[in-house]
Amino acid sequence: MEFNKTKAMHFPNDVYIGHNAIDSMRIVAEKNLKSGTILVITGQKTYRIAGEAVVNKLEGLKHYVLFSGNATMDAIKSAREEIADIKVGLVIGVGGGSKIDMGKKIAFDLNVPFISFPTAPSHDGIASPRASIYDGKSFLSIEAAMPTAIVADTEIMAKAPYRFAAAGASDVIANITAVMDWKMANRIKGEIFSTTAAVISEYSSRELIENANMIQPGLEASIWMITKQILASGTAMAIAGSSRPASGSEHLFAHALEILGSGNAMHGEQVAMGSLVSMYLHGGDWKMLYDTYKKIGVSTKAKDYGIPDEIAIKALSIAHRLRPQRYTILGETDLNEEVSRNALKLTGVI
Ligand SMILES: NC(=O)C1=CN([C@@H]2O[C@H](COP(=O)(O)OP(=O)(O)OC[C@H]3O[C@@H](n4cnc5c(N)ncnc54)[C@H](OP(=O)(O)O)[C@@H]3O)[C@@H](O)[C@H]2O)C=CC1
Ligand SMILES: O=C(CO)COP(=O)(O)O
Ligand SMILES: [Zn+2]
Repeated sequence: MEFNKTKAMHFPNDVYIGHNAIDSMRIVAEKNLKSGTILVITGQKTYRIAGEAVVNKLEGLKHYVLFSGNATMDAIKSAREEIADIKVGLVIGVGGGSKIDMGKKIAFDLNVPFISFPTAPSHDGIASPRASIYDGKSFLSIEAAMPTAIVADTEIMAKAPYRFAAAGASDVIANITAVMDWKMANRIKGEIFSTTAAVISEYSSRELIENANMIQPGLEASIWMITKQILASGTAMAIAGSSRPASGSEHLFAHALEILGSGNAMHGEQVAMGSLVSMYLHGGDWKMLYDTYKKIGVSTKAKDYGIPDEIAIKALSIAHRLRPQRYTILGETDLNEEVSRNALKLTGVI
């Protein structure tokens, strides 16, 4: 720990979570808008699911709705061009992880507050100060605005297909291998480590593992439980000032699958598969993780997502290349193909 340096940590001021949390939208927007226009970033589907209702709450306040796709550098560039003549005073991201990442990055660049309004508990970027942005080659974890407020309406989120909730739970459960990687990087590479961030991250994972039986379709209580741990995971990232506590080798595998453009797995599902292999490579209890994913109904079989075995093997072999500066159990050179195949076979991913 360096005591002669200032470290900045940013946390949300207001968190509204629960049934009808959307009713707090107006008051939160008014509190955070000092001047200018409210920029609402949403997607075509998520506008219908919640964006329109959020906009209705802003009646009388100047606002502009921007429709966006995946979170990429190109999408950020065109969004900035679209809003070039608008004096934005507040950004609200309404949607899944991609819309929230777009919103928090644009708010950061414009130096205005950001409100996170998730339509599903499908990822733990809901409350984090980092954005995962694709730059045409890789997925960068870049600095972004920590949401100044989070409005998580569990009634709206509970209407998302159950798959979204199971994926979000998996994204948090996988923190367990991310922390194992971080501890290893601290031991081997001397990487800066925060015990507080690691403990919170592990806690959020353990809570969901221990209560996996209660994560079921059709239960708003499950959405509550997952969202609470998503908030905890975001807090760990805020303390660390990076996604390190929640993104290790399991995420590198997920990002490699994205790069190879294979299959239809959601982010959290890709991460679940990755965490089994990471846990196996660490010599940990991967069977416990396997049973947990089974309980919550997440398949960890690549074939179920249309991912061919050979692509999964390649993804694992090259995953370390995605973030060379982030040392993990995958090491610094391509994983031998046979090692990759065995690890994926043994854990049932292929
Ligand atoms: N910054 C961080 O710390 C983190 C960032 N992420 C990022 O988040 C993204 C993954 O997020 P994820 O939410 O899985 O995927 P997306 O945001 O890509 O959304 C996937 C699809 O689901 C739709 N959708 C969203 N909500 C609902 C709903 N309630 N009902 C039906 N459909 C819905 C979206 O609609 P529409 O077309 O309207 O958007 C979109 O078509 C990745 O880009 C990942 O990198 C993940 C974890 C952490
Ligand atoms: O997905 C994340 C945490 O769940 C963070 O993503 P990165 O791997 O892009 O940092
Ligand atoms: Zn993730």
